[in-house]
Amino acid sequence: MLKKTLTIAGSDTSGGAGMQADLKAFQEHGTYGMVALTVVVTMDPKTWSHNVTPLPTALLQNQIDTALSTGVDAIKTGMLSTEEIIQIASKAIQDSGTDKVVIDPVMVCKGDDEVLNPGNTTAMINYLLPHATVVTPNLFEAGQLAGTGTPKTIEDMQIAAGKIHALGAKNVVIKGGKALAHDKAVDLFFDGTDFKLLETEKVTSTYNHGAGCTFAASVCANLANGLSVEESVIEAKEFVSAAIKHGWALNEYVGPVMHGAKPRFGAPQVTVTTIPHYTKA
Ligand SMILES: Nc1ncnc2c1ncn2[C@@H]1O[C@H](COP(=O)(O)OP(=O)(O)O)[C@@H](O)[C@H]1O
Ligand SMILES: Cc1ncc(COP(=O)(O)O)c(C=O)c1O
Ligand SMILES: [Mg+2]
Repeated sequence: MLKKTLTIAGSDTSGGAGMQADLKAFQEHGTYGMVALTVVVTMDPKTWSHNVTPLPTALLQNQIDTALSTGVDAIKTGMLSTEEIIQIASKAIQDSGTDKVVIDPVMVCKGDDEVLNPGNTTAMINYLLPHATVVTPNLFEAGQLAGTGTPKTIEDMQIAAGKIHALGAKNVVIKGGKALAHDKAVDLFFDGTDFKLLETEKVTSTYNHGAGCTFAASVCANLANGLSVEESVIEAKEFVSAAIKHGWALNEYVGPVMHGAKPRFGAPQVTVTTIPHYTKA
């Protein structure tokens, strides 16, 4: 039987990120995807500035009730725009009974510096991190959750990962991605014991819209399919690297990743290296 994956996330009407990316990644990984929609993001056709409209929370709850009644194998969260929505997502995770939970703590959209709602960081820490099998912040989000400010080096990432793990997330992946000043695209994986660097070639393309969602949804689908956490994260890194490599211009404003690139064109090699614990006094 197909494994059932649920994303509690926003709609990116332009199709690259949000629940659209999640469903595409779920499908490519052979899972049966379901959605509980939190917000709808639309873009001004003339400027592409984003507008985020939350759905009524009663409607979100109805969607969650519908999906959970089918018995979901794994859950991912994406854009959750208010504290109330974060609390609803937290309860959904607990009600689901699954221990395969990927929290993508979306705070910003690429190219848009606006933090969705700064008060949400505290709510994510209190209500989501304790239930996370894996949490997948980008550099900015990791700095916000850890309270360290945005990491600039791998050592900074280790410190932030340690703090986020201490907040209750069982596994932490901090995505260095394009933002980290490094010649490779480096992510740091921390399972509470070992720090591992996951590296791929860095793609120079700017067509990376939806990379984070695609990565987290792939981890979720892999967990649902029975892979270990580490296997899930490594495959997701392969999957998203291929998707970025084949990113393309949707219009003059946005370049989404090609979600299904890996099965069609193959994926860049991921190198995994265990690194020593950081021992700054
Ligand atoms: N230019 C790039 N080349 C290769 N991999 C990248 C590049 N940019 C991001 N990635 C990878 O894509 C994934 C998503 O990271 P990132 O784009 O930082 O997340 P977000 O979309 O949440 O900001 C990570 O595995 C990251 O390392
Ligand atoms: C609904 C929604 N979720 C999540 C994101 C974050 O996308 P990314 O995968 O690029 O981090 C966006 C960005 O536009 C979005 O619109
Ligand atoms: Mg993201």
